[in-house]
Amino acid sequence: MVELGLPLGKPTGPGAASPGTGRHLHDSYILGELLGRGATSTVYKCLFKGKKECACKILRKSVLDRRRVENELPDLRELRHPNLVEIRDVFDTPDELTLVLELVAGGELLERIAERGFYSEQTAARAVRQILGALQCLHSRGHAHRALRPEKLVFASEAEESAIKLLPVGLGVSHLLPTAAPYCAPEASKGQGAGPASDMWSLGVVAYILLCGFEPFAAENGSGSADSPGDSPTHHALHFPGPWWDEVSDSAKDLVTQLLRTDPSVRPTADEALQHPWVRGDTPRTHHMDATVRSLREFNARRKFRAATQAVVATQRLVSPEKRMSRVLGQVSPQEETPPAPAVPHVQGDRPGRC
Ligand SMILES: Nc1ncnc2c1ncn2[C@@H]1O[C@H](COP(=O)(O)OP(=O)(O)OP(=O)(O)O)[C@@H](O)[C@H]1O
Repeated sequence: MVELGLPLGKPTGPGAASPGTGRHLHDSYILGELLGRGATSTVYKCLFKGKKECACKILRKSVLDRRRVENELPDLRELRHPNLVEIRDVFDTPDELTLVLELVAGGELLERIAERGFYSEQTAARAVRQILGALQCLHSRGHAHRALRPEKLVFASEAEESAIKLLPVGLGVSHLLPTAAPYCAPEASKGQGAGPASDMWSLGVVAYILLCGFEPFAAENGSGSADSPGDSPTHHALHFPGPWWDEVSDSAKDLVTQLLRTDPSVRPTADEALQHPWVRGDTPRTHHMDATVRSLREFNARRKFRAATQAVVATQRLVSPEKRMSRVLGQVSPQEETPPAPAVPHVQGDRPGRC
């Protein structure tokens, strides 16, 4: 483990782990390797009291939604659900907010599917059921995730039967972030606010991808992709193009159609969607979806290329001038700079857990 010596101080603000205790991050945690960079954060592996592995997500305050941090973070810290990544501790400094998270080490959902030998609607339905379990927990406590997309869906571990986990809700000011256009509900992209129904739209997009290997509304031949906010569709005519959708059950198409309704007031809630026969496991087809797996491989490759490009930009924004200079002078080790490749084991599903 490498101690990076980040300037984290006394927890002071709302949501801080133990206000007034004077605890410092470095009193209990040792920071280790870089796990990844996101739109608002840098995430490192860390060790709690030299033993328990966690993830340490350091967010820049300049892009945080202050109201959301103050109003929601204290409650989000208390949430415990088998399909939600736990927020275990919070440290607050003038410039940064640090969330100590449960460490997930099983790789992304779509990566694992693309690598496995056999993939059917049943597997997709189990994944959707677990995501719905996490959303039901959040929504029942009055929260919306607002950033549901494939990158947020990960496996807890490399174990075959590992649960799917949803990474924590976005705490950033949305207009400052590179919006994930294809996942953003119509009402949210119009600036009318994102609530639980917007998460259901995002889930509809994820479910569509799980079934055919490409995004809805992007292109009808499976090769296109709405990559940037400027590509966000202004109207949403849902199509199920062949040959990708020819073998998909009507029940799966029915769920996707309901989730991708333009009017948020008529989309199913998480509770309602959990009762859908396809989600319950009554109607998913059982045959291997070879064309979908092949499309997913291409989809993942495009995403990785996009993420790599965005990471370069994010690195330039996040790294301090001193460190930038160190890098120019060759004083920052590649280990500190390069996130490890994601693991790619196998998919298993389970029932939605309890909040
Ligand atoms: N709990 C965790 N365990 C392991 N790796 C993690 C964890 N949380 C995040 N990561 C890694 O860090 C990357 C960035 O995380 P995340 O997507 O949460 O950041 P972000 O885009 O800044 O988030 P936000 O939606 O809050 O703006 C992830 O893609 C993942 O590789």
